[in-house]
Amino acid sequence: MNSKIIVKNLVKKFGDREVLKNISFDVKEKEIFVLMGGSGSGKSTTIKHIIGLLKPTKGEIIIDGIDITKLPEKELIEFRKKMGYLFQEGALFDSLKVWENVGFYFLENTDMPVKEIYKLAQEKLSLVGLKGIEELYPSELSGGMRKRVSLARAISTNPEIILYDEPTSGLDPVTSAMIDNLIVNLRNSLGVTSIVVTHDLDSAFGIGDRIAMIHKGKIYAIGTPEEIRKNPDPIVQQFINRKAEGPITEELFKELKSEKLQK
Ligand SMILES: Nc1ncnc2c1ncn2[C@@H]1O[C@H](COP(=O)(O)OP(=O)(O)OP(=O)(O)O)[C@@H](O)[C@H]1O
Repeated sequence: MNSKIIVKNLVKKFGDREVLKNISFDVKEKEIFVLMGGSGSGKSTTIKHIIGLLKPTKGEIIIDGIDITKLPEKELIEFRKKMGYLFQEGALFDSLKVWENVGFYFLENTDMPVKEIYKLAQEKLSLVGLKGIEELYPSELSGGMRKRVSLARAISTNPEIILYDEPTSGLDPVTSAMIDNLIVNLRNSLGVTSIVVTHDLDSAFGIGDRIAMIHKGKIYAIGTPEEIRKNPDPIVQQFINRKAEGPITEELFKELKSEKLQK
């Protein structure tokens, strides 16, 4: 199958700190690719490069054969239409009604008649299982509904790629399962290519065609859920088995100790 997204030798430094250390992976067309790892491992930073919100210190991000890191800002904005991004916090505008949030791109950037934007918003909302809430405000919705409204907005431009940043964080298990189903349905019905950033293990193993495990800015393993389960790397094993003891915690303690000594 063709690669839709290729991340090649991606390095990102913030000041002197190297946060991404030579990351490489590819995502096939229509694949659900999960990026899994602990807090601060570099997951969000990686997907922010893929959507062009961050520029790499080194490396390439090739989408449909085009290295987006080399695109001038104007072309990048145009290119971004291919992509939907579900922000970690949902990032809905509280002062706008649900339909205005979903149709935001069209209200802001096009001359499309408002009636049509409303219809489009209704259509997208029904795709995520929400009908009749067009006139409500985000504050009137539950966390799970807000996530689904954000998802409706992310698919409003019919993107070929959707990047999900922690789509199930803060949601109860049933609502999380519903969001997982939606991610799979969007792939099945619209042929979307997806990258899902998560530390929700059930979700990662439930929906991922392949999973990449990232730790301290490096990829430790990439494979099918079955391959990841069998991966002998102690860091991978500690993470997927939720063990309190192991190399991840040992490193953490070492870092804390050296920080204390420096003070
Ligand atoms: N704009 C920035 N400036 C400086 N450091 C940053 C910036 N963005 C991220 N970092 C650092 O880069 C590291 C990776 O952050 P990132 O948000 O990618 O982690 P993550 O794996 O998504 O974590 P989480 O699961 O907690 O969201 C962290 O140590 C973070 O402090």
